[in-house]
Amino acid sequence: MNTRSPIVGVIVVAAGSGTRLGADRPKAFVDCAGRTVLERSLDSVFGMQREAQVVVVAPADLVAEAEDIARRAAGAAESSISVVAGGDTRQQSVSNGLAALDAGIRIVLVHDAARALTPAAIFDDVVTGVAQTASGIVPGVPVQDTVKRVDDDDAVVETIDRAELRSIQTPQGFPRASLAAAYADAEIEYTDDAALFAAAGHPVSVIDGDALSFKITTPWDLRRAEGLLASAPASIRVGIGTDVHAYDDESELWLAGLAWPGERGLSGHSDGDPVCHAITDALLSAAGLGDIGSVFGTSDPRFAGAHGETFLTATRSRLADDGFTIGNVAVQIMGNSPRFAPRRDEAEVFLTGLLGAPVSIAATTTDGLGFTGRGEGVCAIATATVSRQYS
Ligand SMILES: Nc1ccn([C@@H]2O[C@H](COP(=O)(O)OP(=O)(O)OP(=O)(O)O)[C@@H](O)[C@H]2O)c(=O)n1
Ligand SMILES: C[C@](O)(CO)[C@H](O)COP(=O)(O)O
Repeated sequence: MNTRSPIVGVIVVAAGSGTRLGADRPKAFVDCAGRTVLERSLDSVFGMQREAQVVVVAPADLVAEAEDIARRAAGAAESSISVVAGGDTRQQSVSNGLAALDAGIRIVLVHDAARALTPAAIFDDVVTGVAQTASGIVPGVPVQDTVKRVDDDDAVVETIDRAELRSIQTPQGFPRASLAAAYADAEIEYTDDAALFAAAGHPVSVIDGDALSFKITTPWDLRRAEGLLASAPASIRVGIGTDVHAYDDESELWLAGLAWPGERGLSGHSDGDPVCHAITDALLSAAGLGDIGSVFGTSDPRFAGAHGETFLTATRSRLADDGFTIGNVAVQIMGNSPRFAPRRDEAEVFLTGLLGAPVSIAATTTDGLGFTGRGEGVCAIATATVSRQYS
């Protein structure tokens, strides 16, 4: 386990009202193809190669909702994320985010939640740029249209050489100490963090941005984002899970979600069903959502004696909350008893119904070898695929 604290902090500003979008709630909390704009932005942040402390800045009355979204997006990285209330301007919101960074943070990225489809690689590129140059680094893309300067009456004054122009995006990255000092000294409002940083006398360079990093500002932008998400290929992920339970003559046997009267039982805090537990682990692992212990606990009294069905139903809905669809599940059982083949179809139909996706189960003995061969218990290994449209 990596126990070092991160040196990169990412502030995701999501406290704006989204006036130009004109939705019935602040922009970051608006639905974008089944998930909020904020959650989609955080998916990119958590797609970074480097570990980072993440601070979300939300409208004061939506901090609790932002915390739920942040926890879902963070998954296993939950401890690295926090939410603070924003201010009346973007600059004030960034300032509130800066105040929440841990002492060890050396490089700060500031990102608009509104740039919900920004590829994760851009975050890493910006961090690398700051680390190598100790200056401000901002992603930008060439300006596509001819640009003209006009006077108060809209008469054209000049055509500007667009070759020297860039449309600037986020995340914008900076050495933490210089950015914090620049913020503390700022006396006027700037439209972006790089302008504030440059006004304090620091150099800023532009690196290649990405067309996907466009800012969702108007209803048309939201439709564009939803169209892109709908047409993107679904990404498929594979997960694996293993579980073992020891035989216990005092317990009833529950295996693959079925009761097996008259067969030797398996011990466990819940019903000791290694098939359902291995499937739960495989599904959570495929979705990057932890494992049965981290999600349900290993000794929670609510799950004492609980049947596998409880875990599988809750896991399916946890995955659905995160936009995942289950593709299929395959399980291998290893053990001397019970003889599984006579009830294979029954078990597969039951579990397929619970998960809404095909479940296939194979069973084998281990020819007298190992703990299963010695008749000490039953082992199940499961694999699962899940898919999610874009991230
Ligand atoms: N007081 C504010 C204003 C803006 N932002 C954030 O800054 C980013 C860029 O701002 P913009 O797109 O202009 O968002 P809004 O201010 O919400 O939009 P509008 O100007 O249309 O009201 C957004 O992610 C927005 O949530 C913020 O955190 N706090
Ligand atoms: C920071 C920014 O996204 C850079 O392009 C932009 O300046 C903020 O958006 P706004 O519409 O200017 O508030």
